[in-house]
Amino acid sequence: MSTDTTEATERQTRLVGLAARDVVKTFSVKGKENLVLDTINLEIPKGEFVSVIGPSGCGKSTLLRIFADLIPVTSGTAVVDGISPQLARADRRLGVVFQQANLMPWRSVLRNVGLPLEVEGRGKVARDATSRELLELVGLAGYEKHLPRQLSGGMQQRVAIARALSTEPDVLLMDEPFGALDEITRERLNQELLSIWGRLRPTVLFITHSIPEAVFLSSRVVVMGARPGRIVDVVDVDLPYPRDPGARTDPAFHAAESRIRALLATAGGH
Ligand SMILES: Nc1ncnc2c1ncn2[C@@H]1O[C@H](COP(=O)(O)OP(=O)(O)OP(=O)(O)O)[C@@H](O)[C@H]1O
Repeated sequence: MSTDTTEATERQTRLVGLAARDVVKTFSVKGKENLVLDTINLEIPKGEFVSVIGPSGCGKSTLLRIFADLIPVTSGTAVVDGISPQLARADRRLGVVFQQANLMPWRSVLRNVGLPLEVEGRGKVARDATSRELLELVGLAGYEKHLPRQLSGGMQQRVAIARALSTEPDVLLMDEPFGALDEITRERLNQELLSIWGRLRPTVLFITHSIPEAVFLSSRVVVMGARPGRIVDVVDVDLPYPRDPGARTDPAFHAAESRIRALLATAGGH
């Protein structure tokens, strides 16, 4: 490979937010290899917001866990922010948010948000200042001293998002973060998440079971099928950012919704 080509390839890799190249994942269950992800190929440029939708058990969380460096691939390559998931995690370029906020019940909201910085060894003054800024960003200024149990489910998820943002990650992996919330709270948090993303522009991989949520948030929606888990298609959402609630009534919104619904019907239901 010539130096020019090598440099071009390296430049391209640096611009990759997330990529899966021929990723295969099998789990061994009772001595039998179970194929869960079958040759996943996906490329998400830096700063893009992409959702993944698909029937239960198609491997959405497995894919996210590979990117989060929680499990290894069986074969193929996963790329996070231009490097391996292991390096990205070690370099604190990754933030992860799950369906459950998983806050420490005995720690105040402020000290929950600051936990990753504490682990990093950052001093208390700097930690608290960053945590306060993040709480302001997620709309929780004034709740610093509260304990998690004194907050609603939606507020707890906001704390989890603030905590995930504390290390200024380039990549945010979100596994059904609003799945347990009511519709009104969910729509409000969708709007807030988009405004945070617009300000910080991390690459986001967002797993959801909700078609409108996927369409509202994303520039592209990856539709997966099951048994074995595979990508059926990737649907472009032809709506500009910033998006407001009016986007939900746009013909392009309905077009993307219908397309995803049709794909899910052929992918084995939803
Ligand atoms: N650690 C594991 N050991 C064995 N099998 C596993 C393991 N983790 C996941 N699986 C299997 O892999 C498949 C995909 O699971 P995964 O949780 O990724 O699906 P999902 O699409 O996220 O599902 P859901 O929408 O219900 O959350 C399932 O059949 C699951 O049982």
